[in-house]
Amino acid sequence: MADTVIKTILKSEALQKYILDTTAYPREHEQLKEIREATFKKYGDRALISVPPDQGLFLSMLLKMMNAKRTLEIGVYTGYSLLTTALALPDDGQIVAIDSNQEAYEIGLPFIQKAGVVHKINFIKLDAYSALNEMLSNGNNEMMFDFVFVDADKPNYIKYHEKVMKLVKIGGVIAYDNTLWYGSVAERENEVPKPFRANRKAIIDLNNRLVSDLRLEISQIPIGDGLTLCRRIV
Ligand SMILES: C[S@@+](CC[C@H](N)C(=O)[O-])C[C@H]1O[C@@H](n2cnc3c(N)ncnc32)[C@H](O)[C@@H]1O
Repeated sequence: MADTVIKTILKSEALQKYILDTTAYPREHEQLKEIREATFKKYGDRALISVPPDQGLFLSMLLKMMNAKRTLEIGVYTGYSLLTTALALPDDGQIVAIDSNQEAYEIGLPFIQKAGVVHKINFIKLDAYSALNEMLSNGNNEMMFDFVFVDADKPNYIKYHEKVMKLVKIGGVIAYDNTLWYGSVAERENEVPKPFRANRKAIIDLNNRLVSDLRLEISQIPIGDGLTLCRRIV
């Protein structure tokens, strides 16, 4: 693994480009493209932490197949996955979107407004763990969500897990993003650049935790940086 920014789990950049050029970019919603461009303009290479367009199309189709109406998103950034979700939900759909960084959300907000879906979003500027505790302190939120997308601070995914298990409906899906962590989960620790090691360890622990959680059906999808779908069965 080179000591540089690693952008994809696919080992061929040409294949990644092929997927984006042939299926993802041609079908990307205009305002999603605008969010992607505005994110690059503001954050440069940090834009690559957003969900990529091919994963966006996958999430959109999944939400529609599930007839999802209420979703929770932890980790909004400039709103690529949030706008993807908002476009996929019906007009009376509702999204609770949590991020401690409002500045990034405001970069994407004009495009979410332009797409005509801002009425579906309740943005909460708060640390995710506090926000989840607050939601659970009001018993009305239990089993409230059809779909939960977790894309925030990797070392805390395990902490979020029991909380979101209470918030998702039986039959609903929790999707954890970055569960292959640039492919580093399959490499020895000393082969991985130091800045990636803490999250690599956290993701390995999470993957072990999820596979042993018999309340869930799980599937590891090698898209984007790895996406684990967990369907609550009890
Ligand atoms: C990878 S980005 C999310 C990307 C986003 N899903 C997208 O498609 O553009 C991670 C986000 O999680 C947020 N975050 C990290 N730790 C957090 C925490 N403890 N509480 C709330 N938000 C957090 C960061 O501010 C950042 O915006």
